[in-house]
Amino acid sequence: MLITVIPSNISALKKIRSILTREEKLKWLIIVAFTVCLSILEVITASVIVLFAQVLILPEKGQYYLSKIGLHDQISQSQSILYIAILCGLTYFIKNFFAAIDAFHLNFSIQEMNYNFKNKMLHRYAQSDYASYISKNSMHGYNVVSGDVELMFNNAMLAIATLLSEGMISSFLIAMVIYMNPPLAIIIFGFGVCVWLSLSKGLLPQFYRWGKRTQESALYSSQNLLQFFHAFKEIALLGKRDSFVDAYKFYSKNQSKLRAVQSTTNALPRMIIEVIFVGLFVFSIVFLCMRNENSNQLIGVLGGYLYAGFRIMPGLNRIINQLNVFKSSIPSIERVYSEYNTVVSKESYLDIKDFSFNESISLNNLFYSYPNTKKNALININLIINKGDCIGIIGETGSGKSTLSDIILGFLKPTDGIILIDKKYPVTSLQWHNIIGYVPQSIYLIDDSIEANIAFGETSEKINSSNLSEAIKASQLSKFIDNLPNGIKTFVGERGVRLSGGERQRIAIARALYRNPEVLIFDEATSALDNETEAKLIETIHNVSKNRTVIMIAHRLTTLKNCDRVIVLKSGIIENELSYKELIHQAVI
Ligand SMILES: Nc1ncnc2c1ncn2[C@@H]1O[C@H](COP(=O)(O)OP(=O)(O)OP(=O)(O)O)[C@@H](O)[C@H]1O
Repeated sequence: MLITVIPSNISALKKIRSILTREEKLKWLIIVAFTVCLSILEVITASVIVLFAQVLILPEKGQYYLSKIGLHDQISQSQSILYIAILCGLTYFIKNFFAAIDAFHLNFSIQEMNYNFKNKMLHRYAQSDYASYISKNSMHGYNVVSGDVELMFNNAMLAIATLLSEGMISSFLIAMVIYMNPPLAIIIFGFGVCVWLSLSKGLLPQFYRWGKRTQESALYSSQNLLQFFHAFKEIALLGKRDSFVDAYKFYSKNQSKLRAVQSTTNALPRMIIEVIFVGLFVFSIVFLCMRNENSNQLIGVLGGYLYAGFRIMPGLNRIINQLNVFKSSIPSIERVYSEYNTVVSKESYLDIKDFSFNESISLNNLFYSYPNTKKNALININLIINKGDCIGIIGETGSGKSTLSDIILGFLKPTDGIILIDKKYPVTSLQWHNIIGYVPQSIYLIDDSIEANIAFGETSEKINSSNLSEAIKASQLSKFIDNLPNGIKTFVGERGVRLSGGERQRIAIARALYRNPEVLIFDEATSALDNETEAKLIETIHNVSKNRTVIMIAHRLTTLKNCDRVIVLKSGIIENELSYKELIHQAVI
């Protein structure tokens, strides 16, 4: 049975195999070994039960079997029944004891593999380059880690283990039935195979399609839900609540309908098998009676059939169910496989032990175009930023300012040209990141305290309190924090909803300063501040900028008043490079 279906799933199995490490494969082999042992025990138990049924009908058979181990002369017929009953109970106990150990081992191992793989996958995302990160919807990665990996281990891998064990047990029981009465068994199983083939050809491919559609609906419904909660204000203001709710309704209804269909269809094979089994049992009695078989032999064969049937029936049901489960998990296996192989194949960031920044950041003949776009976002950039310089970058919207800062940060790799630190170190090194303090255009605040948001990513025990208070002072947050009842421990709400735009930006600046970085990059970091606060902050930035290299991207000219030089970008090209005074003069003219 298994053989007719597994070839179509071989490629999914190969994919799982190719993304598991040696240790994971070994763990999996141990699971398989446990499963095989349990199946052998099941087979032994089944044989003992059939033997017991025969001995109950013909006790002399019991004496015959016991004589094989030299006990015939000393025991009566009733004793032989007793011994075989004890043997039967003992085998059942051992089998179920081992089954309990196997259940523990199987579930713990699968969960451990699941947990390790999720971490491995997240590690890959963490190492992936920024360009591939911005090319995908964040829900995609979220669904792979939290949904697909879960399905691959909890559904698909458990299904394989169950299929192996049930396949072995059912094969043995079928062989036993064949041995007991070959012609009858051949008719019964010939019929069974026909039913099976029609199920596997019709139902299983359908399960794959349902799995794929459920996966898509799950992605769209969670994406929609997240967007709804994140953009609640805009949605409410634009009066688009209903359209978001309707879109969610559509996808979640689809998802629920598919799940309902899958669960119902999962229950169908059991009903079909039960009907077939009872029909075949009646047919067997008719068949054996018509052949005028001896009544004792008839009872013996039917007893064996009944046991085999009652064991095979749920077994077959489990096989079909698990095949359905496996089929519907294939889209998840395919996505995990493709993400695992495409997200990253090597560490994106270099570990340069002797790294130091002493001279300059140099950009030579540098071009950049975003993946899948024809237009260059940066064109032939030639720029040298000396250590200790304060450089301003100004330009109209879309001129390439953020792209340039992402290139300097080492997040985007130039499509042509080169960027080096001290003419030798690449910007894709971990050590370069360690000396940068970056304030992005839009900051992401975690739903935690102000302290946790400033010392971002650091556990409370590891927070450096003097760096923290310096950063708070420098970013003009002291007065604001002192007026809060819980001070620095005040929670900011999801993405900082309990703060004003200016307070959020000052937290972003404090976060950048907390690490006491050698290089500071501000990407329109003061755009949400009022003129007075900005002026104060600019002075503070100027003070903290001493002995630091500063790159300041701004829309407002005044933001750049302390810069040594200002680069004017236009449509990705450096149009001009002048001092702040020259820039003001030009603006006035
Ligand atoms: N992820 C992306 N994929 C494709 N094109 C992009 C992407 N990000 C930016 N661009 C394009 O690259 C160009 C430069 O964008 P960039 O964000 O660097 O401009 P900017 O000067 O920082 O603009 P702003 O002042 O509005 O922030 C723009 O034409 C923009 O549309």
